[in-house]
Amino acid sequence: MSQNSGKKKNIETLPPKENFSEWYHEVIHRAEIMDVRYPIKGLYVWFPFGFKIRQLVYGKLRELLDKEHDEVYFPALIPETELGKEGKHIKGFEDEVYWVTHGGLDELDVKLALRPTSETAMYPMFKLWIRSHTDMPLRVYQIVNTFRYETKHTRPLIRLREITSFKEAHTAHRNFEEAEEQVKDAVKLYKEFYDFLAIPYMVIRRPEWDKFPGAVYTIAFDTIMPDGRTLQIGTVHHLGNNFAKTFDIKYETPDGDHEYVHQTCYGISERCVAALISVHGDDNGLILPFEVSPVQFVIIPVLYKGKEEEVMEVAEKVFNKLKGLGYRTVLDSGDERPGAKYYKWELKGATIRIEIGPKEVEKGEIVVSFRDERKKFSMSMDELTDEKIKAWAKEIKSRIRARAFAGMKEKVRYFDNLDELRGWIRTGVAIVHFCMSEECAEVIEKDVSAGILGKFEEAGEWCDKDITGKCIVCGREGYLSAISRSY
Ligand SMILES: Nc1ncnc2c1ncn2[C@@H]1O[C@H](COS(=O)(=O)NC(=O)[C@@H](N)CS)[C@@H](O)[C@H]1O
Ligand SMILES: [Zn+2]
Repeated sequence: MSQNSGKKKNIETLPPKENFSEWYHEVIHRAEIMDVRYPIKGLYVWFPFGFKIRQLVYGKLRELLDKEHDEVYFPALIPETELGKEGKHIKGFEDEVYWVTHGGLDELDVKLALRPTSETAMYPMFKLWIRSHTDMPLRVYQIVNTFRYETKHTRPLIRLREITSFKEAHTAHRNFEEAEEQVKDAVKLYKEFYDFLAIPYMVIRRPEWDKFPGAVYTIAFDTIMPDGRTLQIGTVHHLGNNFAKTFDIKYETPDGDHEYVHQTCYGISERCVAALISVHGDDNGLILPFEVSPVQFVIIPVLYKGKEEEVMEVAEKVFNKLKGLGYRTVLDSGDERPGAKYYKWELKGATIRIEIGPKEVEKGEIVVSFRDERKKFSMSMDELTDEKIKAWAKEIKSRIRARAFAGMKEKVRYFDNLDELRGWIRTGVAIVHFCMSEECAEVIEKDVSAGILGKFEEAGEWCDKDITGKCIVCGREGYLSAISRSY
């Protein structure tokens, strides 16, 4: 992939990952994930290499969704009359909506919104689609671009004004409980997705004041980035029958009367790619799970004078074998010296590197190293079998999952008093008992300059304290909750 990203890449090494913000921006550019030079703030361009990662990651998300959902595609433009129908919803989005006011030279009689999310595009159509109880459960999703005029600091993959990879699922059910079951299924699906990516997460119920506009409640997936700030990498919303009432979505029950449907919606954006890069990467660049790595094998022939022929012949044989087994493989026979090649492919997270020089040719061997371990070992060519490779993929996955989990674990700590918490919160997440009142949240915001993520749905692996205890601010009955600075 000699994508000419236009700027001569000085090959001095990346900033160390503990300078996370610089590291992240350097990796995004040098590993050719996204080009940040597009002339509109908050809009970015996917490079081919980055887009391959996106396709592999979203391929897994589609595989999981397709088990019980149908993929659809709705218009990006929403008439103001629809967008404004649900009071809380428009209240929550009014200062983020982009408007289209003209078609050519003609002023439009009805302003059109670029979808910030698609409830108000979809639900007038759900009203036409749903007639009877037999039309449910309805489960659809789309992966589209959405637009939010974000005023906080924009960042590629993390906070965009055009969200390029917005997976939004929307469901309709006969009653609240069936919608609640769907919320649980969505949480399970997100766990499966993030477990597959080996990205650790906390499952947290957002406080009332921070739920999705128009929702009854919101459950969020939060991961912790290397700098100790949390990133919301997915949300599941129970919408009750709020939108059904607004958009008059009713169905005929088995005994002939009419009821409003109950709904859910749940979303994941390219933040899942931001988390993949940030959680697993190291000082040399990307580390990717084998299944979503655009380059699963890179073969580097070590070409000594006079031995080029025989080395290339064997390198091509290994290349063809791996391609034949269906693995994404690159044979890098360019004229850079090996060191520069190692640097380039480590930066791009090529998962397994195979080196072949004259010595290996003589002994019928290859030198193998894994991107996450960076330790070389020799083995005979014949041992390179499909089951060996599948075993390697599993080992790599469990190694990077253990590393990511340990990394997150050391950034989470329980506190029962605010003074100790104040220092910690700059680089970590605090677990506390919290009463969920707005006045106590004020104290946290002001006194600690951090936010309440909400209360744990399952504290499980993150904290072994009782689920209830005294609120760290007021001493009243509190629940196990998380406090953090977030993106
Ligand atoms: N500006 C943004 N850039 C990147 N990702 C974003 C941005 N805003 C939100 N997201 C991601 O998109 C997810 C879904 O957005 S949301 O507002 O919470 N939920 C919805 O829009 C619902 N309609 C579910 S699809 C969030 O959990 C967050 O991970
Ligand atoms: Zn309190």
